[in-house]
Amino acid sequence: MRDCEWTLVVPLKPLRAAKSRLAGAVPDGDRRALALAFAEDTVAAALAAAAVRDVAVVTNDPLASRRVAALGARVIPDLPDAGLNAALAHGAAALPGRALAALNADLPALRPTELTRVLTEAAGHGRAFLPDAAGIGTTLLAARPPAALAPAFGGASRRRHLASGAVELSTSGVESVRQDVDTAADLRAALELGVGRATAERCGELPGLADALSA
Ligand SMILES: Nc1nc2c(ncn2[C@@H]2O[C@H](COP(=O)(O)OP(=O)(O)OP(=O)(O)O)[C@@H](O)[C@H]2O)c(=O)[nH]1
Ligand SMILES: C=C(OP(=O)(O)O)C(=O)O
Repeated sequence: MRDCEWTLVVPLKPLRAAKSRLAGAVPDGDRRALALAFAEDTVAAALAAAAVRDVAVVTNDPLASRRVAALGARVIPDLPDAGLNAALAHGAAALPGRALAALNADLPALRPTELTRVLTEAAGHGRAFLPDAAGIGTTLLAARPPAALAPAFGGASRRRHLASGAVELSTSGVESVRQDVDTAADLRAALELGVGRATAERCGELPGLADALSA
């Protein structure tokens, strides 16, 4: 397979409910704005990756739908309240016959070259995944036909994806694809790696953020 044929499926919760683990560090309105900025930076970097043909965002959030569509992503309306794995399965069902990679929307430091490296390695396997920076969860799960995506995200998904037979991809040199942001400490780590424009701008507009992150 050529290295430019992946379709990414990016799940995104309604912003009002997203990134709840940041609630202690930032007020609700800012948390929603940050969740949107993370998604915009994730989608923009994914669309810029040489290995990516297109990006589909599975979401019911109206503002996020407009913003990611403006970047060039396709939007697949989510099932109501079905949860993350059901959203991914729903997205995958709308994209039959393609090499698919589920990618979390909370990767604000994502670098296109690192994503391409991960997807190029994934092209050598039927089904493969990348563990998150903490080594507990998963940030990317890839499957090429005839393999189904069979997503098992949430919590300790690294163990579940491994047990399901997916191959664990190399973790070296692809930190930006692994650095999801759930907590204030994760956001600090992402800022150290270097975040995309939307997240950098948003963080710059939040006067209390630096204090919250150093607390
Ligand atoms: N479409 C859709 N996406 C989801 C759903 N639940 C989680 N996601 C997305 O899945 C990815 C990983 O989820 P989490 O890291 O748990 O993000 P989150 O749910 O916003 O964070 P917390 O509220 O702190 O649990 C993120 O891109 C979420 O937006 C869901 O029910 N539907
Ligand atoms: C979605 C996942 O986890 P978290 O909610 O910790 O980001 C995962 O890593 O599968």
